[in-house]
Amino acid sequence: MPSRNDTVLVLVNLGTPEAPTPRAVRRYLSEFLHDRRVVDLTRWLWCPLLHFVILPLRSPVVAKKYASIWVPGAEGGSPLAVHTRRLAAAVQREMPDLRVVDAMRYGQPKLAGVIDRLRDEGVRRVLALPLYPQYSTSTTASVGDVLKRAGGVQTRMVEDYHVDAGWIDAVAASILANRAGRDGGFLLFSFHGLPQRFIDAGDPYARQCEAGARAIAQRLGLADDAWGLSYQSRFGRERWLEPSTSATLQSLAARGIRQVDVVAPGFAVDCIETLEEVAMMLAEEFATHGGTLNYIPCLNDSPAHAQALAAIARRALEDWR
Ligand SMILES: C=CC1=C(C)c2cc3[nH]c(cc4nc(cc5[nH]c(cc1n2)c(C)c5CCC(=O)O)C(CCC(=O)O)=C4C)c(C)c3C=C
Ligand SMILES: [Fe+2]
Ligand SMILES: [Fe+2]
Repeated sequence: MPSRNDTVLVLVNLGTPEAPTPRAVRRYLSEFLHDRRVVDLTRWLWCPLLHFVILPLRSPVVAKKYASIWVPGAEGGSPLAVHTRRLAAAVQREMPDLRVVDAMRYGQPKLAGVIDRLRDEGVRRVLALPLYPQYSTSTTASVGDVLKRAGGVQTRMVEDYHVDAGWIDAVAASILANRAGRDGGFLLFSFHGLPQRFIDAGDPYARQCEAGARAIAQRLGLADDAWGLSYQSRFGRERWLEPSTSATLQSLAARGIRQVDVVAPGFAVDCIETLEEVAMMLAEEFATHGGTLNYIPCLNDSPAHAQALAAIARRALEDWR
């Protein structure tokens, strides 16, 4: 194992606004939605639409959503930032011989700046572990872009861990614990969506979501008709991966299925897309159809999650020797 100061493990998440205000949300969305990995339209077409329509209209609406889930207190903030920080601390406890830090692709603490600081401190090697179990060009490859631009330091990245045995066990155990003592309802795996165009261009994301969900369902011994998979968080008008989580919940209600447990294993930690969209909005929507939606939280900073990620990082470091 390399020395503690020689190599650093960086857990990288997407990023999130600094405050639940229209101004801060606008700054965050602007950086995020200018990434060519996320929106690949030509600039002269996309920039006017983004600056004059999407950012002014979306920022105040989304700021209210962030306000509804904001974690209060001195150590508080956006759930994605709070949980990512705590998760890095939990992984650090599992790996006392290695320094572990957190970083964000957009916003703060910005990955590019974190790498600059580490290099200035004399760190030679950075192992990035993007907190995306499934690989997508829109997320993982964008982290890779930042690593490729980093000078004066060697970098490596864990590409995905969608069927990693330790991670599958951790997700399955958290589902079991959440359903303990009650009849588990239908189990719906809800993943963040992606434009179908990305999949057509070869993005392995949907294939990895399907393989991971199947592996977790098998680990739980679920019959094929006791679980399903859907995609949430659609953005824009083009065709996204289907079926949508909202439409799936409606069709479950129409089939008389009233109790649904929703788990979102594409999200390492809870964030606006799980807490506001699933646990609040989709749960309300499902209730209007007479159903009860039980949201199963992400692994967040649980010991099982930290142990699974530490094992993944250890293996990547072994390969790097
Ligand atoms: C988990 C994997 C993710 C993929 C794949 C992904 C693709 C993707 N997302 C957008 C647009 C938005 N996503 C937003 C929030 C958001 N997205 C992810 C993860 C993935 N995105 C996370 C973890 C979050 C939560 C951030 C937080 O602060 O909690 C948002 C911002 C919220 C909003 O305005 O609704 C947008 C916009 C696109 C276009 C895309 C693929 C091309
Ligand atoms: Fe622009
Ligand atoms: Fe997203």
